[in-house]
Amino acid sequence: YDTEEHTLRELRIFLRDMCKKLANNRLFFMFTKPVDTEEVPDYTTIIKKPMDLETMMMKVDFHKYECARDFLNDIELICQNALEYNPARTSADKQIRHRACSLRDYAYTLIKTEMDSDFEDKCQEIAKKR
Ligand SMILES: CC(=O)c1csc(NC(=O)C2C[NH2+]C2)n1
Repeated sequence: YDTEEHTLRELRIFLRDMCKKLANNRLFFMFTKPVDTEEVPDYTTIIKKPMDLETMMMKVDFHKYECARDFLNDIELICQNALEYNPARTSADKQIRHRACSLRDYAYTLIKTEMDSDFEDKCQEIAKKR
């Protein structure tokens, strides 16, 4: 019955759908799983807070997100990490930077257009009290 739990459950359902839509877009495949430190040994020496869409899906299931803003903060982290790790003028680095910015803009737009703004306000109110 607890309406706060109903609200947070609805948020988790919405955020799982967001994760799925982002992870299913082939443009974002390099952001779908943690960077393999075997293949890319210097990654964790440069990037202190790795993040990826599979980890975000697990965080949804572990009730780590109390509002969409917390979810977008992790999307922002994925994007910033990619910009930091791929600064070069090479086409490979430019392509990854472009896709990181596309991921960020697509996630913000999806949430802005598909999420009721006072639903997010309600989630943030609940988060404040906890
Ligand atoms: C997730 C992420 O940002 C990532 C995975 S591999 C990679 N970059 C490269 O493999 C090289 C292209 N210049 C370095 N960036």
